[in-house]
Amino acid sequence: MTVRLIGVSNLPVGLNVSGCLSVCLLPCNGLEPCPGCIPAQSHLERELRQHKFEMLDRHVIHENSICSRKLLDTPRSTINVSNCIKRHYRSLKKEILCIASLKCWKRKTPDYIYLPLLFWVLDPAEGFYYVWIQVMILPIVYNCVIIILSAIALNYLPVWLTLDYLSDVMYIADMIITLHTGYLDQGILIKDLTRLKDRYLHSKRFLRDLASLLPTDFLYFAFGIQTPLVRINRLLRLPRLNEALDRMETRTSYPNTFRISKLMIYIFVLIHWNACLYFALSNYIGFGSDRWVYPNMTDPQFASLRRQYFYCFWFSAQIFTTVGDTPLPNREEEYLFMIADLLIAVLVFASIVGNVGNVITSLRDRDNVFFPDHDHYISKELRQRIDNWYQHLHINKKIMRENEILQHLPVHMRTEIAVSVHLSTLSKVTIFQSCEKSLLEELVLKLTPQVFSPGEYVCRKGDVGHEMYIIKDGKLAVVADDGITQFAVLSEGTFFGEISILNIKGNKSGNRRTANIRSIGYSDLFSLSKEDLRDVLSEFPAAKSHLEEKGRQILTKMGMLEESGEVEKKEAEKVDKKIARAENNLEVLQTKLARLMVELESSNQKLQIRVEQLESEVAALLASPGNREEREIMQARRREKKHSSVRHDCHIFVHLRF
Ligand SMILES: Nc1ncnc2c1ncn2[C@@H]1O[C@@H]2COP(=O)(O)O[C@H]2[C@H]1O
Repeated sequence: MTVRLIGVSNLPVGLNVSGCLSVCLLPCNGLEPCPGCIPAQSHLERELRQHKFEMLDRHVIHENSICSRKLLDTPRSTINVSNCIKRHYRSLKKEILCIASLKCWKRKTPDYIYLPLLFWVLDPAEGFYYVWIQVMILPIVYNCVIIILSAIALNYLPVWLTLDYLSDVMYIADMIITLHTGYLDQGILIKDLTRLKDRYLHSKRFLRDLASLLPTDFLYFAFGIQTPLVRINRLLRLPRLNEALDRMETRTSYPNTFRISKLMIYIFVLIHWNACLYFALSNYIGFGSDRWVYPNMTDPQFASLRRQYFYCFWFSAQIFTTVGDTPLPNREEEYLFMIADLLIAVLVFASIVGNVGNVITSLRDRDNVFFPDHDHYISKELRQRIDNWYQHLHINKKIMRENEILQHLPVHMRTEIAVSVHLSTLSKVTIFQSCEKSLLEELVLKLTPQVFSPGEYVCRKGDVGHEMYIIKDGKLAVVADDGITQFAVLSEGTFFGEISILNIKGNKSGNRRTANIRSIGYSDLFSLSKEDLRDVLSEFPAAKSHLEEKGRQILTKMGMLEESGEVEKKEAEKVDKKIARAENNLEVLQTKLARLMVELESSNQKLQIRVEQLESEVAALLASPGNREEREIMQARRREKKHSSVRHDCHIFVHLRF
C-alpha cells in the first residue's frame, strides 16, 4: 500500500480542501474530500510539517540569492536598491515568522520564545529607550499633578478618568519595556532575556512598579468616585521620573540650565500640592470664614476654577519663596499649616541657593576641564565613554578620588581604612592566603588601586614588566594579538603579570610580558611594583615558589620555558664563557703590567743617571777647600740612596711575582 501525501505539490502544503491533514489510500486529486482521505496519523502529520519547514527553508535561501543577485545586477540607483532591500526584507520577515512558528510546533515549545517582538532587547544607551523614558515623564508628572488636583476640583471627571487609564496603560507598557531593557554588568551590556527577566522580577523595583499599578480604583466602589486620592500609589513610579531626568541631564548640551529647570519643576509640584492642600483646608474651615482661608465662593470674583487655582498657587508660592506676605492665621489648624509650610520653605530656599551655587561651580569646572581653550571639544565617542564611566560609578556606588580623599587622613587611620577595605580582596588571592595578617597589612599599603574601562589593555605582549596585578573586581581576558581570541578569563581574586618581573629560570621572554591582558568590562585592580613584590617575597618564600610555579606552568604551556637539562647546559656554557673572558682579561692585564715595569725601570735608570750627574756637579763644587765636611755628608747620603733604590726594586719585583 502506497501512502500518498495530499497537496504537497498543488495545494497549501499538507492541507487538503477540507482543511485537514490527510493520508489518501485511493487515487485522489486532492481537490475534493474523498472517502480515501483518512485523518493523518500523528507521525505522518509531523513528517508533512517537517517537509513544509524544509521547503520554506529552501525557499528563503533561494529568495535570498535572487535578491542579492538583483542587488548586484540592478543599476545602482538608490531607489531601486532600497526598494529591493525593502521587498526582500518584508518577504524574509514573513518567512522567518512562518518558520519560527513551525519550529515552535516542531519542538513543542511555546510561541513566545520565537516571536521576534518578544525577543527584542533594548540597549539603554539607544535612542529609543531614551525617547521612551522621556515619554514616561508625561504619565508620571500627570499623576503627580492631577491626583491631588482632581481630589479638590471634580469638574471634567470623564477627562480625568480617560487620562488616568491612559497613564495606566503607559505604566504597563513601561514595565514590559523595563523587562526587555539590557543592563550594564561591569560595562558589558547584558542582553540575555532570561537574565533580564530574572533580574527585574526579583528586584525591589518590580515590586514598586507592581504596587504602583495595583487597581486601587476599585476603592471607588467603597468611597465613591470623588476620591481620586485612592490612586496615590501611582506616585510610586517617581524614581522612573528621576531616571528620565538624569538621562536628559547627561545628554543635554545645557546641563546647568537643565538642572535649574528641574529644580523649578520640583518646586512647582511642591507648591501645587501645597496650593491644593490649602484649598482643601479652606474648604474644611469654610471659605471666607476668616481672612486667611480662600474667600467665599459666592463672590463672583473668586468663583471661577481658574481663579481658585491661581489664588491658592499664589498663596502657596508666597510661603515657599519665604516672601511671607500672607494673611495672619486665626485658627490652630491654620497655624499648624503655616508652621509646616514655613519649615519646608526653609529647605526649599536652601536647596535653591545650594543648587544655583553648584551650577556656578560646575560651570567653571566643566569649562576648565573640557574646554580649556574653548577651541577644542571632546569627541562624541569620548563623551559617551565618560558618561558610561559615571554610570558605572553610580551603579556600583563607587567614589572617585578615593586616594585623594584618603591623603587628608592621618597615616594610621589611612592604614586602617585601606586594611578594612582591601584586606578581604587580598586574602582571597591564593598566594597570600597563608600569610600572616601583619604582613598582609603591610602589603595592603603597597598596593595601588587602578581602574580599567571595557576593552582597555592592561598590558601588551612584549612590553617590559614593571608590576604585577591583583584583580579586586571585574573580568579580564588573556587575548591573542588580534584582541579577540581569548585564551583565558581572569576574575576576582586572581593575579597576573608576575612572569615578567620574577626572573624565572629558563623564561625565554626575559623581563617582557608574555601575553596581552584586556579588560572585559570595568575592572578594579591593585598593582604591586617589582620592588615591593621583591620585598614581600623575601619574607614569604612559600608565596615566591607558588608564584614561580604558576609562572612556570604558563610558560610551559606557551612553550616559552627552556627544558631543565637545557637550562643547566646553558648555565655551564655561561660559566665557561665567563671564565674564558676572565682569563683573557688577566692576560691583557699581565701584558700591560710587564710594559709598565719596563717603563718604570728605564725611567728609574734615567733618574739615577741624572742624580749622579747632579751629584758629580755638586762634588765638583764642594772640592774647593773648606767644604770637606759637607762632602763627606753628601757621599754618605749617596750611599744610602743607592741601598734604598735597590731595596725598592726588590720589593716591586717580589710583589709582581706574587
Ligand atoms: N594562559 C594564561 N592564563 C592565565 N594567565 C596568563 C596566561 N598567559 C599569560 N598570563 C598572565 O598574563 C601576564 C602577562 O604579563 P606577564 O608575562 O608578566 O605575566 C603573565 C601571566 O600572569
